[in-house]
Amino acid sequence: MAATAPPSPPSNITSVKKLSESPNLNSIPSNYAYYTNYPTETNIASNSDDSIPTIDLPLLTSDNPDQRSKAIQDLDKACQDWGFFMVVNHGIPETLMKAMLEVTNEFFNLAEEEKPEFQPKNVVDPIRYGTSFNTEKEKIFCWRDFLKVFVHPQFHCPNKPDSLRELLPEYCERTRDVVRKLVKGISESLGLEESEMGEALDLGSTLQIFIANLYPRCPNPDVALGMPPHSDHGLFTLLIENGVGGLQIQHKGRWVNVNALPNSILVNTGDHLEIFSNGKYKSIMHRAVVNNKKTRISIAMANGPSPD
Ligand SMILES: O=C(O)CCC(=O)C(=O)O
Ligand SMILES: [Fe+2]
Repeated sequence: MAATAPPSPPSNITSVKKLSESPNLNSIPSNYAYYTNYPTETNIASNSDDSIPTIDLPLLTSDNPDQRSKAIQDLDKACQDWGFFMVVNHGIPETLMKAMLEVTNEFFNLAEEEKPEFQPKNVVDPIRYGTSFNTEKEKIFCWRDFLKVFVHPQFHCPNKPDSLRELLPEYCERTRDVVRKLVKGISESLGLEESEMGEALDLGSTLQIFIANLYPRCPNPDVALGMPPHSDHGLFTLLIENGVGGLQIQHKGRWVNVNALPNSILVNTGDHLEIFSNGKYKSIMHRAVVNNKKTRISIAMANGPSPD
């Protein structure tokens, strides 16, 4: 029997969520086929959770000099060898992390008519809801909807859902606190005083961006992609997800699946850290793959130097 041709591309894409909910969607439209030649399994390392470094955050600022120096060495090694690590004992309540993921889901679940007001009028709008990356320019789209909000030095937030306005300020504050501690550790691992790096980059006015990603169930996860390989701006991106994996990081020429330890925060190094460290800590390449079983939600907090 001849294979059925993929559905033709929709003319105006508004959201992949809406597309994924269309009745009888058995295969993706052709303009979501990112890979014609999907990377073979040999390019994907099996789950290597135990080798992905873990950083125990309070040890970076421990009063015990041996403990602290060992923790700083571990951070240095994690940034050099992987550009990626999981942070544990980070101080962000599990209830807050869960609530953030739930409220993000609520945002994406707003009625389609309620969301266009958050579509940007221009590229510097502080609140930007959209799909893929830039549908005006792209020929192949990513299986992803997003909400990006500039949350520091000036705080912005969509006016709905209400609970997002209530929770987001605390989540931003607490993630900045984690970054401050990581930066202190990096400052020392680069041979500087603990406070030097934060001062040089004016982290009191850090540019922080909240990025919520929605990757609905996808009928053809083997050819679609949630987010193409990229590196992030900024120093560190802090990521949490709803228990559904999809993040892959580039390590020694292969893609490694990341499954977060319960209640941990996933951290990757960004472009500004590579620049600040004169290339010692490379900005790591990563991507998001999709699946046909469960919707995935991730929240990435990008933390950079002051915009000035
Ligand atoms: O969803 C993910 O796992 C990756 C998200 C990401 O890389 C980003 O928002 O920059
Ligand atoms: Fe990223």
